[in-house]
Amino acid sequence: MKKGPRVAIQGIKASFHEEAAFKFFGKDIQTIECNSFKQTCESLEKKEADFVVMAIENSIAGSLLPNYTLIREYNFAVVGEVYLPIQLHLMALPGVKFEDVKYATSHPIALRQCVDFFYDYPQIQVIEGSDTAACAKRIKEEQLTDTVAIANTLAAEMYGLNIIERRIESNKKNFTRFLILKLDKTEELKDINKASICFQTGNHVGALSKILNIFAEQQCNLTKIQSMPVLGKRNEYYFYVDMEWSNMENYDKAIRQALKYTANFNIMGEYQKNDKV
Ligand SMILES: O=C(O)C(=O)Cc1ccccc1
Repeated sequence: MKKGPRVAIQGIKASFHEEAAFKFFGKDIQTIECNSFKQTCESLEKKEADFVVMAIENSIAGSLLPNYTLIREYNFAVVGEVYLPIQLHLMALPGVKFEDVKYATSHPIALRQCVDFFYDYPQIQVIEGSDTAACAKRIKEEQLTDTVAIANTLAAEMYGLNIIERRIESNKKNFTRFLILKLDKTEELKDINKASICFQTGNHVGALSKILNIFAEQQCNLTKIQSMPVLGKRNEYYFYVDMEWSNMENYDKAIRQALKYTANFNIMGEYQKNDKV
């Protein structure tokens, strides 16, 4: 049995979440397959997993908004990030030819990235599945000869499918950003130069710009800002901000100042920037 960390992912082995986990931790991990993002959080909460790897943004499909809420509500610590280029292949049971194909199944994010391909083949019906690898596995298990899956090479190998068309994604530079989550912020991480924070501001002129200026004045570079309505409160938002810096003192100062002008300020995690694609 494998020994490494137990990593919960939404999906099954050979999904993009597992590929992201391999990229961050190396191959020596125990993958914990979950049916939903919520289930990955439950698994971390119950200490059945040491980490969760969770997609947060895709360059084509955009932010995965419910995941921001999950991370905040479970109060998990963001301890790292990993970017994965998403390369998508069309795969089928050995012997199946492209002319035989009636259905194509995959995860909605993957399907959205292949719209140009399917535009050229309107006779193929597109069907959403829970994750790319699970779609590949179903073809194998149910011996479906009229169906293809859109997934990665790992899934083709693991579930014994042939790739009949390579790289069918519309945008070859498409990537997904995943966050690495832990139960709490106990350990001292090394070489910290990035943070994910969350706060609310008042609903008055200049409230948000006041905070953004504080970060600008302290040379903290914002790499992402995402707002989400506060449930049941009109005109109130959570702002999720990612930022990078080269001088830790600047960052500390910015945080101390921002605290004075925000409500429910929460540092979701401080970690090492990792934007290699
Ligand atoms: O379905 C998968 O394999 C996933 O891990 C979800 C996903 C799908 C496409 C891009 C990134 C993540």
